Amino acid sequence: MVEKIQRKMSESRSARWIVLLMVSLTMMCGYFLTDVLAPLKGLLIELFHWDNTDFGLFNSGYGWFNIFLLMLIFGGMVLDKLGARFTGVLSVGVMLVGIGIKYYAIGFMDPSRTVDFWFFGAQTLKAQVLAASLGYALFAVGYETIGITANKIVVRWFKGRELAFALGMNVAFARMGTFLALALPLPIAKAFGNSVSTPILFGMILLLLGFLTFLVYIVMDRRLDSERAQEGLADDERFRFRDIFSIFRIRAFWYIALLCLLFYAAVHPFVKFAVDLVVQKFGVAGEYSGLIPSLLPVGTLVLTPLFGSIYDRRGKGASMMIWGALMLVFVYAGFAIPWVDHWAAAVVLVIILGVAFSLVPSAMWPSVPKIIPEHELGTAYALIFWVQNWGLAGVPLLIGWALDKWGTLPP
Ligand SMILES: C[C@H](NC(=O)[C@@H](N)CCCCN)C(=O)O
Repeated sequence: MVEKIQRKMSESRSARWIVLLMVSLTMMCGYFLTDVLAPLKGLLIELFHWDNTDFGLFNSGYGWFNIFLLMLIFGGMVLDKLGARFTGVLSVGVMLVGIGIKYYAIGFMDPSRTVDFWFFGAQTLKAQVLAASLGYALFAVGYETIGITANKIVVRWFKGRELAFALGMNVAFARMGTFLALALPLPIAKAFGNSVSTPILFGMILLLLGFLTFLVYIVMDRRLDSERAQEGLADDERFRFRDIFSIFRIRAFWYIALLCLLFYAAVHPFVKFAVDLVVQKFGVAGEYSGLIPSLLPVGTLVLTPLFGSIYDRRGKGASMMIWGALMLVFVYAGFAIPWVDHWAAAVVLVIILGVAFSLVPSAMWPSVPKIIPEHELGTAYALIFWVQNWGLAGVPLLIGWALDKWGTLPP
């Protein structure tokens, strides 16, 4: 097999699947770290006296730099200008620094210390919450950028072949990271005497391993480049700043961006607050409360590549996205109706949510290279992620506020 890889990168099936595996493992580690604190909310309340607003603020930190400092869009431009190898290494570096700050805040800062500052009026915040949120904000810059980098890498290696299936596999690895983030942190924290910081440290070590797998991709991608250069196939179209305006002019691009904003803003905050929901509304006992939400990423592990391969063979991406969106409306209606409160209803709703959460991404991400040329793809994905990040930042804040105002949990 190694011989085959050495002979011809561009035509070797094993080479492109190894690339996919290496990059997807890096993504998986990032996804684990993104949600590592979600199941530890109870401990944060118990040990550090965080309230729902603190937790919501921390989660909204995810979008601060990506949205307001436009870091995500710059990330996309860096990707198109300087390439996936450089951008990937930079992204993992930024993630490590961000998560290091978060680890310090949670593991070593005095939870009772507060800071006063001015932001649209005088504010007082827990220093620990602020530092953890800033670390998370920085981490998110690297994490979002590795997401667009991975998409562009998969398109480069799989275009004209089983692209949607490969993108679906990449998303499946990411969901595995989310699943592990829902399942592992609580047992790890408990095994280390209710230590909230140990799962973060565990994630950092995982991410270092993810960095190593990314280095393997770099070696293979360099060889692909030199092979293409020898064949006179080097990419000569270069990204220019004004290309951003040609992306803006594509109407289908805006439809995808809008769906991405609404769809992900509805699904991802669910992951953050789902444990609370199944305890509060569906009466599931504390230690089982992580199980029902964890069905969501498990289902998507299988379904996203499956729907991707259907899309590769049959097309119909727009219909898949419409069906996924309709299912989402049904699921949230179920979550909202007060008398739907049996645990089995929660299981069924989460399964349907899993189908929706597979249908939409499996059609959405491979649709982008159909409307955007490859040298603008990093920027286009970045713009879609940027629009999406408004929802990812705003909705958890809204939920945290609503829970504190009308929820039943003690603050
Ligand atoms: C591949 C795609 N990624 C994204 O949408 C990112 N912007 C990350 C958003 C989720 C944050 N936990 C996906 O996950 O489908």
